[in-house]
Amino acid sequence: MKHYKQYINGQFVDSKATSVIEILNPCTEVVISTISTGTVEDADNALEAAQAAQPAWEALPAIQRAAFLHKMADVIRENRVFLAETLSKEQAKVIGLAQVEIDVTADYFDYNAGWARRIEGEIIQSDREKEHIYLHKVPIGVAVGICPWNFPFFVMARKVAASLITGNTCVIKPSSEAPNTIMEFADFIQKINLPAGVLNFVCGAGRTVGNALSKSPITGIISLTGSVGAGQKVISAAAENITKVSLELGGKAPAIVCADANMELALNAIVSSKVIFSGQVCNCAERVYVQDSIYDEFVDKLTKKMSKVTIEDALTGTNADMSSLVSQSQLDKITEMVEFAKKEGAEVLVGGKQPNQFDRGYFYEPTILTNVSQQSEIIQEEVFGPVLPVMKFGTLDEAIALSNDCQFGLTSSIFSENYNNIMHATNSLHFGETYVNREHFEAIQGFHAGWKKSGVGGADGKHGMEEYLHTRVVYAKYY
Ligand SMILES: NC(=O)C1=CN([C@@H]2O[C@H](COP(=O)(O)OP(=O)(O)OC[C@H]3O[C@@H](n4cnc5c(N)ncnc54)[C@H](OP(=O)(O)O)[C@@H]3O)[C@@H](O)[C@H]2O)C=CC1
Ligand SMILES: O=C(O)[C@@H](O)[C@@H]1OC[C@H](O)[C@H]1O
Repeated sequence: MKHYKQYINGQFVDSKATSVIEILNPCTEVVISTISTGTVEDADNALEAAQAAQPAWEALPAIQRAAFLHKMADVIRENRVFLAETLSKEQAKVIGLAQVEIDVTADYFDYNAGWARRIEGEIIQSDREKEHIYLHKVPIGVAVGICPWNFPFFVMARKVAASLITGNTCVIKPSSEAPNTIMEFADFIQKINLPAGVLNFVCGAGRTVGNALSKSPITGIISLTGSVGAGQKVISAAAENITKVSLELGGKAPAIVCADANMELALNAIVSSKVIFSGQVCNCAERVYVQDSIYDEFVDKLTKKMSKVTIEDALTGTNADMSSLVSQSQLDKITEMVEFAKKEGAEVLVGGKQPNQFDRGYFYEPTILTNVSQQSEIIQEEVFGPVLPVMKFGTLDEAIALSNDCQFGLTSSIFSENYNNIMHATNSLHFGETYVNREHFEAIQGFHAGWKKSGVGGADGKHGMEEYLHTRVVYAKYY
């Protein structure tokens, strides 16, 4: 069984921690690898390596930094199948989706390399004679990236690519649930001669290693993708040094289906936005509001489609729609939420239990719930699993109000063929992203940003890259 060492200052090194974390294949519950629980010393060593490497890395012309990002994309593509299989095994992502994640990650490095000649400052007219006001975009210094388990490889790239192209150096902490694919990548990048210390990978528990990375005065920005709880802990750790944070946290995406919607399109988009990676995606549809005149027909068709969703072993299956949840704790959480909803009066139209064809693993059937209320837990709290509560609404304003009645503000969607409905909704929904007549999934050139408890700042596109830059203003007087 493989044990992944820490990757610090261009070398794999043992942690002084004596205990390890076992990584399971969720479909088989078999231990497939181990990582160190990590220590504060590991975190400090990685940060010191990144700090030492940063000035020379910043001094490199951006186009030379971009060349390293292209090399990262190349090594990913050279090992795309192995990486996809590694990803599928460590988190039960169906192999087809795992391959998409690997391939999109390679594209992400190439895309961000494209900023090399487009990191732009400004020269502003002064009110004074013989003076120029320069706005320079400069790197922050050392960036820390703390990753989730659900799209670990892509989310790692979201942090690494933007950090490195802008002249920062980086320390990544993978999730303790899914570190393997990231650590295999660390092995591959040894071959691209990246200067030591520019990119470091430190495994270990978030409450120790993640906390040490977040509270260190060396850290210039912390980019966390994960739960609201972890985000709150990172903010309090960052408070010590007023360190910049960029947080991608939980979501509770509403999908609004108007009477004039293309029903087949809405049904397919919502089902795919629910079963992708077994619903363990922050932008997934987490609740559906259907206009009352089409409610019965829509719910009937939605139930039929969800009952046809296929569930198999992520790696050996015939690329089914979904597979096991990532862990026993996720399975327990989702089971508890559905049982509690049933106690509150919810009706289970399909699913609501573990499938009986598996004797191991953390599988849960795709589930539709009705007869739920707006204040119920299943409507207000993130499930992060294949469970979809459905409610009806009268007017579009009512649907918008129901959608906005939420502590989260990450993604949302509306399905309508009426331009005015669409414009009214997209101007009134309080979410960082709104999808119109399509599935819930963002683009790498967009801006994945959470409002409210869904986060601070964002990732992707020009603005995601700029998260890793300071603006330095120079008032240049001359005579
Ligand atoms: N907005 C988005 O794009 C995404 C949001 N999420 C949200 O994350 C949750 C599930 O993902 P999950 O990985 O379990 O989230 P967690 O919050 O449990 O973990 C996310 C990362 O934070 C680390 N961490 C935990 N506690 C701390 C701490 N005190 N200080 C620093 N780092 C810490 C974890 O380390 P360790 O694993 O070792 O504990 C992990 O690497 C869901 O709520 C989901 O909505 C997930 C993915 C994307
Ligand atoms: O991590 C998440 O859940 C989301 O950010 C997810 O990760 C990769 C996809 O692009 C996003 O939907």
